[in-house]
Amino acid sequence: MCSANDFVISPGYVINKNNPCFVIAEIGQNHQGDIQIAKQLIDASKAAGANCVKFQKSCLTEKFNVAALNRPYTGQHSWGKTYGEHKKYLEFSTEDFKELQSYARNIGIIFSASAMDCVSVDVLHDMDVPFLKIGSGDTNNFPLLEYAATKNRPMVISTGMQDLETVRAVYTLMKKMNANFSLLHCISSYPVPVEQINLEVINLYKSEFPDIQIGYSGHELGTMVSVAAVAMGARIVERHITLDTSWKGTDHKSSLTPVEFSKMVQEIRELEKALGKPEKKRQPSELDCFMKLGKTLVAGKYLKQGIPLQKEDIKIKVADPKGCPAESLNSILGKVLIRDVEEDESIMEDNVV
Ligand SMILES: CC(=O)N[C@H](C=O)[C@@H](O)[C@H](O)[C@H](O)COP(=O)(O)O
Ligand SMILES: C=C(OP(=O)(O)O)C(=O)O
Repeated sequence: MCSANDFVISPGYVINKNNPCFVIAEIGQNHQGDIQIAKQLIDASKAAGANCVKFQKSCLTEKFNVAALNRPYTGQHSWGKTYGEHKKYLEFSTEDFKELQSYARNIGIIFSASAMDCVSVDVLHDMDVPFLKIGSGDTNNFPLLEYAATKNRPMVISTGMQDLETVRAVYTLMKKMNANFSLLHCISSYPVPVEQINLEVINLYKSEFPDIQIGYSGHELGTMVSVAAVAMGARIVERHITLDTSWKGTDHKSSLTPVEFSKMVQEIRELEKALGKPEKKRQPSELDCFMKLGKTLVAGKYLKQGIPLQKEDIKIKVADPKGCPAESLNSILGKVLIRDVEEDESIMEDNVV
């Protein structure tokens, strides 16, 4: 069933509070510039239970100015002497992207990418990706958001590095331009120190933006926080996936291995069952314990029939047979027994009138 707040991220995938959380395996640039590794990561994401694989698409001269491309980038995670060389090494061509898209289609997993400039929006739109991801670096890039919105595709927008005022402006813009979108809480550090995650932002977003679906794009170590994000109401979870957390590259360390990713998905699915519904009643599985240890009203002394019952007449014990439940104490006061009851004997419901 669809409701006004549903986010249709891909045909047949409706995100709302009743449906399973949508899990995105962010391959990003963890493929090391190697299409075979990218395919292995797609396989691993599918096997781990992700709903979707995601890459990053840039047109380098659109995304960076010349000085940024010429910036020396000599650290341990660099694939070139300058940032431009490094990024070029990691950037797949449109043909590569199409090959990966068809690979993902063949194994049955949704494929998409973040568009990091307007040229890349066009590339991904032409490839007919089911949704456009806007990474945190572009969340305050309003012309890009507006341009992406004109494509009328679902949009998933991360909010790392931004303040609430900017996120509110994004929400207002998107409501006007393309209301089928979701905002993800995100902190853009690799890995994020736990004390800076502020999962409470999910609650903040839920109250600020009550008519859209909220998600979480995590860069912390381990799976616990991302699973907890689901408990707080995140309906999309995105995590980086890697074949080896020790590989060269900025994101590997804060990525999940296929084993960890699979564990996270299982934990999310288990959690979803555990979250259940806001309904408080004795559960079928509690019956054994209730029969063994549930408390009953018993006679605190020999009680004669026909005399109004008082609090002092009654004790509460685990008793056989099981009689009036303990919580019925106040409701039987002033009523009478239709037969005498021995001290320590259970008070049975059909003996009280
Ligand atoms: C904000 C943003 O785009 N973040 C992305 C998504 O999380 C990252 O994957 C970056 O592309 C990555 O960390 C950049 O690393 P380097 O600078 O070594 O290529
Ligand atoms: C930067 C990206 O994501 P996030 O901001 O969610 O980490 C991205 O998807 O390219």
